[in-house]
Amino acid sequence: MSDAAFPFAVRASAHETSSRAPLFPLRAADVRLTLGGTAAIDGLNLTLSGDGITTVIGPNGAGKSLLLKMLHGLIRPDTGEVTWGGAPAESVTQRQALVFQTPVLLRRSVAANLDFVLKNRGGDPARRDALLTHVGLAHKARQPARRLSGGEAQRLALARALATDPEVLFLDEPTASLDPASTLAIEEIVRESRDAGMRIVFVTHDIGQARRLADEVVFLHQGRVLEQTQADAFFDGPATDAARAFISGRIVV
Ligand SMILES: Nc1ncnc2c1ncn2[C@@H]1O[C@H](COP(=O)(O)OP(=O)(O)OP(=O)(O)O)[C@@H](O)[C@H]1O
Repeated sequence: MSDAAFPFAVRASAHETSSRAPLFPLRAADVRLTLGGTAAIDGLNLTLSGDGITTVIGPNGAGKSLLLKMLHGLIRPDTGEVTWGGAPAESVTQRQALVFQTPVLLRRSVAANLDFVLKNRGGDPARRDALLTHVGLAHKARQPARRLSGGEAQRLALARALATDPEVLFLDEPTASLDPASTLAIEEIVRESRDAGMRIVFVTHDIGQARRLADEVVFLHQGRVLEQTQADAFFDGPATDAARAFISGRIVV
């Protein structure tokens, strides 16, 4: 988005040598979640290490959003556990951020949306302008957030997440309703964040997007992880029929 230096300090948790507890490995162990009498997440196991962009892909209803919310600590599994470097997910929520498909914004100005987060998290208020420039919204700073377009609103939601200096950023189909230019703008910010050391977990059902972004792919199907592999290997030769069908655009149920 901008040529300005990355406007926040990523703490690079995976390799951190400070006294903060390590976040990785991030583990979901035999996690189950039943909703409306159906097992939405069904004995899921996943271990994430501390680098790069993982895209979580899979057909509608596979459990991608629920998995993300469980990793983030927003929902607790019925059984099994999610741990971050051995600690419960709820204990590290301040060190990670989640961006939803529909932007969550305050009914205030664009700038005030960031001021609020920076103030709450003890961030430097002077970073607001750098963040707005970073996401290409400096010229909209005084405008009410509710008048932003969908793509602009999502960039502001992303800036709000970045303002918390997350070590890990979860994104749940953040470009699902955006046009191609807005989608690519978001993807560029995500890549820049990864390059600055932030760990990214990105849910998408857009195979093209997964190809553009992923270092690693987690393929989810019917509430379970069917494949977890390096992106090139996954797209060159998926190991399961369900993943092959999904990549080729055939309907997977
Ligand atoms: N609050 C809920 N109550 C009942 N069932 C739910 C609830 N939330 C999710 N589910 C069900 O759990 C399953 C997984 O949902 P989830 O939203 O995680 O899927 P997803 O892989 O993100 O799908 P999509 O690509 O369509 O967004 C779906 O069958 C969904 O209907």
